Amino acid sequence: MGTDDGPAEVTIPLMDVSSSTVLAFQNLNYSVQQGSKCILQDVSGAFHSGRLAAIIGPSGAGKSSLMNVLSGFNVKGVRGTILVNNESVDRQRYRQMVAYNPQDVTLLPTITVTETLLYAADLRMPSSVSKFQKIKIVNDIIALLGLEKCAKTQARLLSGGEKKRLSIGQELVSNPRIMFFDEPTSGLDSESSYQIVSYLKDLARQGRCVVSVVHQPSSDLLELFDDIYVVADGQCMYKGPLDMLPATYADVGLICPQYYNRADFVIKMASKNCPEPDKIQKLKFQMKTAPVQNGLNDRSNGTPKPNMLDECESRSQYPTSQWNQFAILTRRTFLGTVRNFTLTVLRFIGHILFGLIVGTVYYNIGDDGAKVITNISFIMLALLFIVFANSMPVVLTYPLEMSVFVREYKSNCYSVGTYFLSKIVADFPMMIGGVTCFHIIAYYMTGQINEPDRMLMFWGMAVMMGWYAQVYGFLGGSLFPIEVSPFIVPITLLPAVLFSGFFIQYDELHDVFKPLTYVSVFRFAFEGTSMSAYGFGRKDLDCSEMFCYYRKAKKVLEMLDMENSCIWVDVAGLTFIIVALHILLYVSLRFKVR
Ligand SMILES: Nc1ncnc2c1ncn2[C@@H]1O[C@H](COP(=O)(O)OP(=O)(O)OP(=O)(O)O)[C@@H](O)[C@H]1O
Repeated sequence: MGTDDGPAEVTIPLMDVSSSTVLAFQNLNYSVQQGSKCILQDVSGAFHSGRLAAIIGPSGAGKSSLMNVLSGFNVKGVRGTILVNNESVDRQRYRQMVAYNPQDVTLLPTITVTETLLYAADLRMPSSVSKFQKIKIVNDIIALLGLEKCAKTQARLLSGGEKKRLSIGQELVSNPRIMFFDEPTSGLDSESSYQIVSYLKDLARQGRCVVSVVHQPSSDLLELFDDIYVVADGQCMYKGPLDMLPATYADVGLICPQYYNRADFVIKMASKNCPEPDKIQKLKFQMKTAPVQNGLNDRSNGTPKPNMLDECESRSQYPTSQWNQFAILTRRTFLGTVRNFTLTVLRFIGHILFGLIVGTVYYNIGDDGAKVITNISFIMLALLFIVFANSMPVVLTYPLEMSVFVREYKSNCYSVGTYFLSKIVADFPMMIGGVTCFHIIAYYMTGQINEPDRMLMFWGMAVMMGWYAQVYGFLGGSLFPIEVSPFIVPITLLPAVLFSGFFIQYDELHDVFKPLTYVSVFRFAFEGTSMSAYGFGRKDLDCSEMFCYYRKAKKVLEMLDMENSCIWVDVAGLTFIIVALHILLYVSLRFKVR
């Protein structure tokens, strides 16, 4: 194995696929809604390495579903058999062999082409592969996919075709034996589509099994494929070499007119309004009863297995250790966060600006016994700001990243735990930075008591609220789609605000609502920050008027019903809620990748 500055001779995975692969599947059935809706019915077939295969069919025929099932990304509601070289494989090992490029691949927007591929190499290749080798492989992939000109461009600035090629490149890094692509040409012009499919053909020629869903391919594009698999209404309507397609259709009396695009003809025949339903049924029956080429022999004897892949999970799961996964993901997330305008610049400017505004409006009230009520409203406002300013940027950016997480997790790149930890850790410096800026500006401008321990307590409470907001935002972003999470997250925070003790005091609450104050994060934070300002035997406040009722801090605490409160209870309450949220976030991530 070479070192970083070792010899130039490296193994380029693109050239390294030598053994042949046959992916065979038989009697695959896929149903949803507790089995009430059948999407794939008894589909069988085989794909061979060295050949480029297309899955075609009308819209809603089940092409993407077939691809999801064959790639092992979807195993719920699936019955049937999948064998690789006539061997059954367990799910984990299968996912290591297979790369799946879904229709709309999400890329991390602020990461450049080269960085995206290097991170993919770090996550998908064993740690034994040196940095030098990884860089060489990434450069080879960039050259192969024609991405040299945009190698240093962030993914968000790439054209549609470049994004597609980059997403293909990510899959190439691990040198998979079997590759699936769902409509890699969608949204591209004919020239770019031709280019992409030509790349796929190169990948197949290098010894891989490459299968792609294509939507209405032109004649030129179709010619690039060696094999065709036609899906109609969840059933197979043709499988085999492209050249044999017209003859097979002609056998049942379906004649493709001369000069007619064969793909258009096939899709027309496969559509629900086909004028020759009897002939179509005959064709489907022929396909159903045809033996699977080079695949299953008599292993499945026609009875669908309850699970298409073996359940047992192999022990060596990930290409790299959990610590490495954590380090790589934290670096990548941190880089993405630093370059994200909303998560950094806007967040910092927001904290500084609002600190200045609050400081100006509530100028020098902190030590004035005549303005205690106003100061208490400042404390509540500060807490509200910290929570909303730290949860909303996360809510707005995180859902987009969820699909990256799901895809990479299913490609066996890392565990849920390492992803979860890296997410929290990578966003932490931004959150603490923002909260600290706001705290310093607002604390001094509002004239809060200048005692380091009280200032530290106030800051500690603010950081805990920032932490809470960050995890709450992640949770909202992971549970709900981007269309609803910006509404749900703030709305669900409001009950906690209501039971904070600021808007209505504990004694005034109906007995039914009193327990809710014990789970209100704002109650603990409000009590903690108020205690830091007025507790711990604070000396008398100044008084700017003739008489100040709240000159004695003890009276303020009595008014707030906090004379017997202990700040450690508030710290414990906040900690408990934050830990509970982390557990919920972890469970929601696990649920997401089921
Ligand atoms: N989870 C699901 N619940 C209910 N119906 C589903 C589900 N997944 C797929 N379907 C239905 O199954 C059928 C096949 O869907 P699929 O996405 O596989 O079609 P497709 O051939 O890829 O279509 P298109 O070319 O338009 O993308 C569609 O009618 C779709 O509505």
